[in-house]
Order: sequence, then C-alpha cells, then structure tokens
Amino acid sequence: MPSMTSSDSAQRQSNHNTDVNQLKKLKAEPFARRQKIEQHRKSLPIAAVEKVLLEEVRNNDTLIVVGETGSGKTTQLPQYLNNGGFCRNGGIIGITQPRRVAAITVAKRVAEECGVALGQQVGYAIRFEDVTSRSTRIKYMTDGLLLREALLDSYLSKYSVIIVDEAHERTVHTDVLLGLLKTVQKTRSQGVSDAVNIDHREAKNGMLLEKHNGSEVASILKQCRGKKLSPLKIIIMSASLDARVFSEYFGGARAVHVQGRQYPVDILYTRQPETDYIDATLITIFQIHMEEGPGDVLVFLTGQEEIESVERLVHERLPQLSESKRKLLTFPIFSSLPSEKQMKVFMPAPVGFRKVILATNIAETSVTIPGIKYVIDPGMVKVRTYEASTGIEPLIIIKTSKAQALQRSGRAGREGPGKCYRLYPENEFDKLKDSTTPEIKRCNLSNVILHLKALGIDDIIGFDFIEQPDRIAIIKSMELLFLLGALTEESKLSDPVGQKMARLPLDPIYSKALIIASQFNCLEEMLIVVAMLSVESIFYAPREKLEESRIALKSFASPEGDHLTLLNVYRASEEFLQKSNLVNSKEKAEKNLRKWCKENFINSRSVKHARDIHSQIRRNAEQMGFHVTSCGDDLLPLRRCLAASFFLNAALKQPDGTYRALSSGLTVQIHPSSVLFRMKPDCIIFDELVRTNHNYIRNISRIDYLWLAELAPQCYALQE
Ligand SMILES: Nc1ncnc2c1ncn2[C@@H]1O[C@H](COP(=O)(O)OP(=O)(O)OP(=O)(O)O)[C@@H](O)[C@H]1O
Repeated sequence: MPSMTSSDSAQRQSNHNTDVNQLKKLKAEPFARRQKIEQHRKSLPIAAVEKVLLEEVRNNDTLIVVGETGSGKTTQLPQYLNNGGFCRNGGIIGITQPRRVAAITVAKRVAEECGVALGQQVGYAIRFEDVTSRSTRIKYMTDGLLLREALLDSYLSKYSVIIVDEAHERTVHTDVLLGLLKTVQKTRSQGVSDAVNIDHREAKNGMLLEKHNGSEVASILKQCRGKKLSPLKIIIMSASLDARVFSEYFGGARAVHVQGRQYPVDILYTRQPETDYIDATLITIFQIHMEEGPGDVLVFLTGQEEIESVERLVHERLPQLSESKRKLLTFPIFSSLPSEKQMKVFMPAPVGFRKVILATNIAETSVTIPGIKYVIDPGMVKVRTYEASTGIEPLIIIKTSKAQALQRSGRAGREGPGKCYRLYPENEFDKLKDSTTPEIKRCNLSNVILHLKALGIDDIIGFDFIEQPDRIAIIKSMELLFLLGALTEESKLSDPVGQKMARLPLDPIYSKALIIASQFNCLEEMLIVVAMLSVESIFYAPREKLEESRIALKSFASPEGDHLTLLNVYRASEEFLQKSNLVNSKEKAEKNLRKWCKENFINSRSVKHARDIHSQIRRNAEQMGFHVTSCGDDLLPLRRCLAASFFLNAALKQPDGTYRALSSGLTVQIHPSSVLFRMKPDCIIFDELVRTNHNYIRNISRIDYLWLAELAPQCYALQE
C-alpha cells in the first residue's frame, strides 16, 4: 500500500472538503429551489383568492374561471383543489389542454412545484403517451384524450373534477367535450341522488337493487356503488373567455374573475400596416437583438415552411453582424415536430446567447417558455377549413382574433416585465374578431360523429353542442362513414367495423386500413404504414445536398409508391437497430441509428416517433383481438388493402399528366416529394391533399383501376 505523504493527506483532506461541500450544495439546491418556487407560488395573483375559489367550487357544480394570462390558473388551481380535499376517496383532478406540448410542460412544472416525480401524484397523458400511475391525482391531458377515455368509462368516474382549460380556443375536441361533460355531470348527480334514495329504501325494505325498474339507473347505481361515484365538478377556464356564452350553456353557471397579472407587458404597434410580414418579422428580431437588453424572443409564424424560411434568413443575415453580436440561436417549434424536439425550446440558452423561438400557435396558450421577454406577433395564423362540397380540408392563412393576440402577448411577462411587438397598427387590433370561429364550424366531422355514435349518441343533429355545426358538413361526414362501412343504413354504428374504428385512436380511413389488413393477412405491414403516415417529414433534403439526398432515397424507393417506400425505410431502420443492439449497449445502438438516419437523409426523430406510434397501435390492435400476421415478401395484398381503404382518395391520370380525384372531381398533382412524381402511373390512391398554389397530393401508391370496383363496390362500378 503506498504510504501517504503530507501533501497527499492535504489533497485527501481538500477532496473530502470538496465532497462535503458538494453534498451540502446538492442538498441545499433543491431546498433553495423549493423555497423560490414557494415564494413564486405565493406571489401569483391567483394565490390571493385560493380560499374564495375553493368555496366557489364547493358551492357550484360548474364554475367558469376567467383570469389574465400568467395569473396562475393552470398550474395552481389543480393544486388548491387537491389540497382542498377534492381528491379524497381517490378522485382525480383532470385538466384538459388543447395541445400536447402544454399538457406535458405544465405537468412537469406542477410536479416540480409539488416536489414529486412526474407520473406519480402529478402526471400527463397524450395520444400515444401515458405518464400517470395509480397514485396520480392531478392529471394533465389533451382534450382529445379525455374524449377517448369516455369511450371506456362513459361516466368518467375516476374524475372528481374536470377542468377544461383554454376553452376560448374552441377546438372541436373542446366543444364535443363540453357537450359530453354536461351529460355526464347530469347523469352522475342523478345517479348519486338516486343511489342515496334507493340505498335508503333498500335499507328499509330489504329490497334488492336488481329488482329496481329502469336498467339504466340500475347500471349507474352499480357503478356508483363499485366506484363511489361522486357528482362531477366542471371548471371552464381561460384568460380570454366570453364567460356569458359558457355560463348560458351550463344553465347560468357562475363565473369568477381572477384579477391581476403577474408582470406588465408593454404592447407596441407599427405605425403603418406591413406589406410583407416576414420581412417585418426579420427586422424586428434584429432590432430587438441589437437594441434591447437581455431576454429571449418568441416569434409567432403560421407554419413549418414559414418557420424554416425565417430561420434560414436569420442565419444568412447573422454573419453581417459584428462578432460579439452573433450570439443568437434559433429554435423552431411546430406541431409535427416530435415531442422531444419541441422540448428543446424549453432549455435555457447558453450564457451570453439570445434564444429566438420560431413557433406556430402551438406556443400560444398555457405554455411558459423560460427566458422569454419579447414576443413578436405578425397577427397571422394558419387554420384548417373544410369544403363540404369537395370534401377537402385546405389550410388557409387568416388574421388572428383578439383572444389569440392577447394569449400571444401573455407569453411575455411570465418571469418579469415583457414587451410584445404587434406587427400591425393599433386600429387594426380593434377590427379583429373577438374570438376564433369554433373549429367545429370549419372541419370534417367524421371523427366527431364516430365518437359520438360510439358513446351511444345517435342523434348528431340534435346533440346539445355549444354551437351547432353546419348541417351539410354533418351529412357529408356521415356519408363518408357510411362508405367506409362504419355506419349502417339506419346511421347506427356498424358492428364490428364501426365499433372497431371508434376504438382505434386514428383517423377513420387509417382505422379502416387496419381492419381490412387484418382480413388480408397484412396487418403487420399496414401497422407500419399507418405509423409512418402518422408522422411528418420522414425524409429531409437539405438545399445544399439535394442530389445526395435523392440518391439516398432511391435505395428505399419502391416503384409501387410511397407507402411501400415508407415500409422499406421502417424495416431498414429496424434491421439496422437490431443488428447494432447485438453488439452495443441500447444507448450506443440508438446513437448509431441516428447516425445511420443522418447518412440516409432520414429524419431520425420522425422514425423514432413512428416506432412509438407503431408499438401503441399494435398494442391497441392486439387488445381488440386482431391477428397481426404478415403477407411476407409478396406485397400485393398490402397494395390491394390500400385500395380497399383509401378508395375515396383515388385519382386517374389525365392526358396532360395531372390527375382527377374521383370522388371530388378536383384536378390534382403529385407532390414533387413523392417517389411516383416522375413515373405518373394511370391510377393511384393518395393519403392527403394539400392546397398551396396547386392541389398537391402526397403519399401516393399505384393501384389497378379494376380493384376499385372489386374492393369498393359501394362507390365504384365497372362501365359496360
Ligand atoms: N414551466 C414553467 N417554468 C417556469 N415558470 C413557470 C412554468 N410554468 C408556469 N410558470 C410560472 O407560473 C406562472 C403561472 O402560470 P400558469 O400557466 O398557471 O398561468 P395561467 O393563468 O394558466 O396562464 P395562461 O392563461 O397563459 O395559461 C407563469 O406566469 C410563470 O411565471
């Protein structure tokens, strides 16, 4: 054993001191952080009315809470309710958000505030991802997810309180959820009071529940007994809500206003309207960067393309600045970006750097992005619309509503005073619509109808929507469901096709594809195709390496089209990962896969996302009793199966090389990203139609024209 010299000993001593100090620091850090969080919580405007709010919820079954952005509604109210005893008897407080990113980030924040691990007392659930456990009491989720839960438990019996957050957004899911919650609340309180009465009588007469008239009451009562159903409390929440509409809908429900915002936000307008808002955005980014103090910038743009072009322009101009001023980093965030990549915007910028986040309206509500002090709002937003006559859903760019403008400015001023640059004159703001047209009035309703039917609500036109959707849109969507075999001629959910389609968390056409694939013995392949179609941008082609990326794509390309190409990519990536796993640790294998993807111009995050979706839908399919079998090397059944499910998106080549979509009669063109762009087969099916300056169709497969009449006789007949 080496002898210890005095200097060694001194070294050891100093090491020991460092260790102790580090330990102390480690222990002190969370403590200091917790103290800071506690102080922050107390300083929020909502903290002053905690007791009042609890009283209001106790006294009212439905409550509308309006409070300025950043006042603490989303993060605090669920915690108050939990501490106030609303989770007694195992009840859960569910909070719905219109967007995944909000559900995830808010849950993380609240778990931290509560000092618990995410997924324990505080968790979240979004489609394809459930981070909750038996001990979860505060659960953030998307509104769509709660709707799906209602299919399995129509009384939403595990929830004692449901908070519908950001209700002003009026997404189609929010609107359907409101109608559903209204019914559930009524049934549950009826059930509970009946249960009390009957229990009382039962005790007196020794009568058995089963003898009671009315099978519905009896079944509710069974649930009430088994699960101790309590009345459901509903809270509707937003910063920019017309409380009157919601109050009337819930029979005169009480509305409370939480006064005060945490920090002031200075709103600046332009003097003149801007002719080119992208250019104005760029100028404002650099103006802030050159003239304003520290703080990150959040820019609202309309979509991925705009975001990528602004990002490119920023990087082109950056080298023109002096070296010390080049410390500016850009981060994109849009909905088709995988969650892990979206989360990058929440990481602090390196010291000395300014972060510029280029976002769609995904970052508009509920989220707090640390460091944001400046918001740039050009006042535009991209929305999906629905043309019932052609059945297409074009995306158009329109002006935001006042409610959206307020939400956007509310993203500054969350950690300190902020500034919002609206790139239009002040008098333009006054002309904006108060709120956005509810999505239910401008979308394809087939999913909604399928869902309501599965919940046992057959009379769609008579359903108590907060605002009635267009009758023609309802009829068109029912027609689509009928042609897919989901509805019977009496407009009932068909058994088993419609029932199965409603249970799968997918668009009706994708669900249909899985159902047929299980009959065609190619479900294994179709699960992969559907998972790959559910993510965006599998391939990327950087401008400077266009030729290389084209060559890479060729090695996966199938002459039959994009669906089989996607299958090839998925399989090749799986094969690579499996081989790599044999000789490497899991982390190393994943790292190698990322490298492989990069070399092949494949978006590794999209492939990972597709893998996650694949395992989730495969689980769903197995739980539903589907047999997951493969068609092997002969992919003909898969192609026939695509024709049998996507038949409503069939198109025929015309002499000039464009296509005619058979169901809408529209002239469409193959998108340049398709492997069939040059081949142009005679008859094809496509996955989606995107309207830009052309009607582009994407994700296309070659089919045989005769298959249409054979596999979709309800739609097509052979001409004599
Ligand atoms: N992830 C986070 N990181 C840091 N601070 C946060 C985070 N989430 C919330 N906060 C802080 O808590 C405050 C209250 O946030 P909360 O989301 O509860 O407000 P809100 O009233 O629901 O606002 P909004 O209507 O904009 O959703 C924010 O202003 C911010 O200071």
